[in-house]
Amino acid sequence: MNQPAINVLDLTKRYDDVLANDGVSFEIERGEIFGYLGPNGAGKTTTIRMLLGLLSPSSGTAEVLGADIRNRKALTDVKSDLGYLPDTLGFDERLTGRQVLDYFARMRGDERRAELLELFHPPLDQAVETYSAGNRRMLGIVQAFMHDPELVIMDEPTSGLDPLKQDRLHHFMEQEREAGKTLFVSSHILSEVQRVCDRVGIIRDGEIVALEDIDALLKRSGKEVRVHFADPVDETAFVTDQMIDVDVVDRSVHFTYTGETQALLEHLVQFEIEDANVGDPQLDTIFKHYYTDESNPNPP
Ligand SMILES: Nc1ncnc2c1ncn2[C@@H]1O[C@H](COP(=O)(O)OP(=O)(O)OP(=O)(O)O)[C@@H](O)[C@H]1O
Repeated sequence: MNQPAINVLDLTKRYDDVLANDGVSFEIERGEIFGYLGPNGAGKTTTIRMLLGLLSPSSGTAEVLGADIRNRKALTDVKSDLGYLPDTLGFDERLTGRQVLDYFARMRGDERRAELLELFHPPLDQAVETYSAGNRRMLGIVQAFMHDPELVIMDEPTSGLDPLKQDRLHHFMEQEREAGKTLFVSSHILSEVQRVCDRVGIIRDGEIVALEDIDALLKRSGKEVRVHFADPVDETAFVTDQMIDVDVVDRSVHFTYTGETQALLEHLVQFEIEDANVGDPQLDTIFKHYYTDESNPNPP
């Protein structure tokens, strides 16, 4: 069973004059956590809805656990191995949490219900219409995982959860990966992606603009440097072509260094420096470059 969990092949969706997905292609291996990122309106939900068979592609296709998404019967056959945590949780509001879970259990099974309810505990005997956002999300998580699927598609999985529950979910996701499960995670929260994802795909204006290992992305993206000078900064003498996103405040300079670390250190020793910090950039610094429109040199 070495076929990828998801194989997206030139997937395209057009809504009148909007090309929401434009030749999107990527593979997700079994046992990995794949982060799907992009600014609002980039096309993430469109891809997810096509993968689940909720929306037909205009052209191209994808295979989910080996099932062609254009083949309704094949997709129905793999549904018991597939979990879905949508960003908007549209349960029947009049049912209690327990009735909602019973409903999904009849369709797909619930062998992990008790285990999940130990970790995530929505008030099962209350009607869903009385639930807080966090309780709704917890019910969604139990629903998505309780039939022990091979692959779970999660859209903004931690939205509405308090920090403790977010941490619990991240830990749970890491354990699922260790157990060989595959997670496809659409998220805006970069610290979440940095913590749990092995690889990311970045979509912008319907097109994939990056597809990479998180570690490789961090390595390739230079060093984040903060330097505190003894005297006011002489910017023209200090700043070189290898420094991008340079921000000078008083006697401090913050920048991303794209050259060799050795060359940076040789450059720094020429100045009267009180303190310097050289580290890996945060993903948000990197993603800013992918998210913002390159044709606009001064994005808001
Ligand atoms: N039913 C629809 N009819 C027309 N246009 C649509 C429809 N659904 C989505 N779009 C458009 O397709 C593009 C992609 O939307 P999509 O919802 O996939 O983006 P997204 O990346 O999920 O955004 P967000 O992060 O805001 O949820 C947007 O320009 C959106 O306005």
